[in-house]
Amino acid sequence: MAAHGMQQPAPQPLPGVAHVVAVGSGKGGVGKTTVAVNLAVALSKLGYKVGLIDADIYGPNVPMMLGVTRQPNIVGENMIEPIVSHGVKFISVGLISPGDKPMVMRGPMLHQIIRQFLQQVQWGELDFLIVDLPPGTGDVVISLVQTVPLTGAVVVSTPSDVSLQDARKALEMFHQVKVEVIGIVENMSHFTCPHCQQVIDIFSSGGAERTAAQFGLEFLGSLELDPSIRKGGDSGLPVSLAGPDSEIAKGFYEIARKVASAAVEIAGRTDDVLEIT
Ligand SMILES: Nc1ncnc2c1ncn2[C@@H]1O[C@H](COP(=O)(O)OP(=O)(O)OP(=O)(O)O)[C@@H](O)[C@H]1O
Repeated sequence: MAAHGMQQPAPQPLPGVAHVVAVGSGKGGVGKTTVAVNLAVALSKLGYKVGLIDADIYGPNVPMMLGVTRQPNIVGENMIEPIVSHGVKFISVGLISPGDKPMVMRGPMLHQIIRQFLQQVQWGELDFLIVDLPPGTGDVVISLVQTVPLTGAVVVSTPSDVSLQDARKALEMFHQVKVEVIGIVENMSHFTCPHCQQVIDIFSSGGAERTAAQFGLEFLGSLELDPSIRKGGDSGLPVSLAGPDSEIAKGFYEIARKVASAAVEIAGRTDDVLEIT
């Protein structure tokens, strides 16, 4: 851009949207979308107004996990009406290009889609707009931070060393694009054998908490590997629907509460900075 003498416009807050929070991971398949969806539903159940952007354009699973796959309506000239499911407004490439064909895209088109999802969807008033990022480091995050200011990011990892190695790269990426990391979630932390009640650390355990401590970040909590979490995702009925008192969902509510209070704290700090300048 600079080489062409073009100035990138400064990121603009979305009118009516208080906090944009990204959910990322280094690796794929660690449960990033599961966390994003359950976090969104939990925040909604806690009384917040919540939106969710499925920015995982190569594997848009949010429609399946929220149980709605119909195409969104276009209103007025070119505004998209988000789909509402379980109290969460959402948008996904999966709604626009359904089926099993992958979207093949070049960088500029990807950037356009992210901008469109932010600016041309009728989000209305939101306390939280959660963005489910594609795994890895890269283009989508750059498009995101060029378009809107982010309150922060949540990083999801399993406790395995391989997943943690990639999670550290995600932390580095957020640092490079100056997005504050709200904290780290350990997913698939352990498995309780339904027959013998023995706890098995399939992907090891405690690694994400140690990584959080190493980087001076908040540990947002650990989630069990549990078939009902997978079933909830596959059936479009995320376990968070069971409410904060449910044993299976309480981890997600703990994460939701921590994210909500961190967002307020971060925004308070940023406002102070803005007043000084
Ligand atoms: N704690 C868990 N217990 C049981 N199953 C889980 C858990 N977390 C995620 N899963 C399941 O693992 C699979 C992968 O999860 P998910 O799609 O959320 O990962 P992801 O990190 O978003 O993947 P990608 O970004 O590569 O698409 C899904 O089938 C999901 O239901």
